Amino acid sequence: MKNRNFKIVISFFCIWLTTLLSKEFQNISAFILILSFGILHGANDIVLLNKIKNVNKKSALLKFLFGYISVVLFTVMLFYFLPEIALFAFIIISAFHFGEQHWTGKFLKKTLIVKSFFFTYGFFILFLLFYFHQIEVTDIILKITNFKIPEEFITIPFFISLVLLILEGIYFVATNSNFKKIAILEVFHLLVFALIFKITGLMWGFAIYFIFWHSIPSMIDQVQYLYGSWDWNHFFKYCKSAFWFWLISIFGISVLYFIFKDEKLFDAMFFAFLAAITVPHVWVIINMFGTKKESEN
Ligand SMILES: CC1=C(/C=C/C(C)=C/C=C/C(C)=C/C=O)C(C)(C)CCC1
Repeated sequence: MKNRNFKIVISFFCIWLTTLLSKEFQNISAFILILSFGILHGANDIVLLNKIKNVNKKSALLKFLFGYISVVLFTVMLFYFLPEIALFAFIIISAFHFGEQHWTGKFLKKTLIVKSFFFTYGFFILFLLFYFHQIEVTDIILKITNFKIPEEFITIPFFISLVLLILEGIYFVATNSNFKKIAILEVFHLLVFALIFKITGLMWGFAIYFIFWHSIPSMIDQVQYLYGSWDWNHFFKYCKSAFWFWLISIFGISVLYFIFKDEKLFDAMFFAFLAAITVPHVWVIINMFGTKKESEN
C-alpha cells in the first residue's frame, strides 16, 4: 500500500476508534504512541549527523554529541528560566518542522516562498489542533508559563495562518504544475485533520497527526537516507541503532512522571521534555534534507 493511502486508512481507523475509546483510554493510547514511534523517530539523530557530516573519527563524533547535549540542556534551561520565550520558539520551530516533513519531495527547490509555505502549513496544523481544544491548550500553557493566554492568542493566529495558507496555495496552484495536481488531495487531508482534531481529545488528536503523518513518514525518509532504501531489514537496523537513545529518553520521561504526577504538572513537563529533544532533531533533519540531492526530491 502506498504511504499516502496508509496514512488516510489509518486516520479513518483512528476516527472510528475514537468513537469507542473513553478520554482516559485515548490519553493512554496517545502516550504509548508518542513514547514509542514518536520518540523513536528522533532517536537516531547522532547516527544521521554522523552520516550528514561524513565523519568517522571518534573525536568528531564526541564533538557532535557534546553539541547535541548542550542544545538539549539549553532548551531545558530556557523552559525553566524563560518559559514564554521557550514555548514560543518551540511552536515556531515545530511548525516549520511539521511543514517541511509534509511537503518535502513535493517541491523541486526550497526557495524562500516554499520555506515560508512549509512554515505556514505546519503552523496552521498546530493551530487547527489548538483551535478545537482551546481550554486544554490554555491550561497546559498556563502550567508551563504561569500565564493565562486569552482566547485570541489561539483564534487570531489560526485565522491568519488559514488566510496565508489559502493565498500561498493559490500562488502555487498558479505557478507550479506538480502542486496543482495534488492540491485537491491536500485540501482533503486538511479536512481529515480538522475532523480528527474536532472529535478526538487533545492528546489523542495530536498523537494521530504526530505519529502517522509525521513520525512514521520521517522514519521512512531517514531509513532511506541512512541505508539507501526502505525495507524491513533496514528498519530493524534503524531501530537497533536508535535503541539506547530511545531508552535514555524513556528513562528521562519516567523520572519526570514520578516527580510530577501528583502535581498535575506532568502534561506540561512532558511537552517541555519533548521540546528539549525536538530542537536538535529539527536541526539534524533540516541538514538531512539539505544534503539530499535535488534529483531525489
Ligand atoms: C500539542 C500541544 C502543544 C504543542 C506541541 C508541539 C509544538 C509539539 C511538537 C513536537 C515535535 C515537533 C516533535 C518532533 O518531531 C503545546 C503548545 C505544548 C500545548 C499543549 C498541546
